Amino acid sequence: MASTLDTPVARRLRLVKHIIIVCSGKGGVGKSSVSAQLALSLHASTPHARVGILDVDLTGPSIPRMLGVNGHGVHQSSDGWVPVYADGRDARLACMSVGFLLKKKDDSVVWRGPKKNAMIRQFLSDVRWGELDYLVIDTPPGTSDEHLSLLEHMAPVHERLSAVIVTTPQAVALMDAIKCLSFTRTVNLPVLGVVENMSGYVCPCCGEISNVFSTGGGQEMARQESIPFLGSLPVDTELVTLLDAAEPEEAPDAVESGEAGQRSFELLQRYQKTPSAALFKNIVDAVVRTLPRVEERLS
Ligand SMILES: Nc1ncnc2c1ncn2[C@@H]1O[C@H](COP(=O)(O)OP(=O)(O)OP(=O)(O)O)[C@@H](O)[C@H]1O
Ligand code: SF4
Repeated sequence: MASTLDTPVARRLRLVKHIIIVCSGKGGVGKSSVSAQLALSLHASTPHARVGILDVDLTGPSIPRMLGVNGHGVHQSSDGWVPVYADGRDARLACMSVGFLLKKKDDSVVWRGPKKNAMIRQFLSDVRWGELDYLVIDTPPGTSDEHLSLLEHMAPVHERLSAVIVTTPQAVALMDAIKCLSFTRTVNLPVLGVVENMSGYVCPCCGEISNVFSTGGGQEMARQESIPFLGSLPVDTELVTLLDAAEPEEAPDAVESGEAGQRSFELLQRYQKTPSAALFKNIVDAVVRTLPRVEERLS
């Protein structure tokens, strides 16, 4: 009989070193953009790192658009689904999302818990992730069926899991972020730290960061809860232009998975020149430093 450690998910994720779950207590705080930037920055800043990004925000998948690979179809090989490589033939930035499976870009997913659970299991067990240094997982806001499914299916690789919590500085977002932190404690999921997003505003003319609203709430939450503070990211108009502008040029299935278009290649290059990319480098450095410490506690 197969041991509980020898499940299809455990076999598929055998060569994945670190799995980082990105969550937020509240919607719209920038969890998907932080997930996308985490994947892009790990890909760029760690020499030759192989990175995967899995979008399990099933009802609002935005990762394909943010990485410029919206409209790609997923290819089924004899060994499972081939992820879409946002960096083309380099094949070091693998992406999978329910967005690739929808017939039309505006189709919505209205699924009950069991169907979501089955989809997540399939993403983890049927995608050819191969060898990855980091698998970043973008989740829906709050703590939902999707989080429970992820943790259930990845129980055999629990010692490789950790979480990043994204919040904005406002009090209501922080209250929800604390609930999210409480969830991670209940399920014994180590937290790498907190990212405070939309903290101040980058002037598009001179690059100066102004504090339009309150800032520092995420840092204060991290201090009070004794978890690391990974850094803050201001509202960056260049980032919005980049991540929100990438509309599909082709109909779904028009582009084979494994082949990124010119759009995603340009996006990778342009992202590195934004103010956010420079700030995100410090966040990635903090994540890479903290990972071995939190994983040691669980192994
Ligand atoms: N630092 C930032 N500067 C400018 N725009 C940002 C920033 N962070 C996020 N955004 C923009 O805000 C919007 C919401 O961001 P995003 O989709 O990442 O949030 P989310 O928390 O994942 O939302 P949801 O709850 O719908 O999953 C997007 O248009 C995104 O491009
Ligand atoms: S920060 Fe400087 S350049 Fe930017 S809007 Fe203000 S005064 Fe103008």
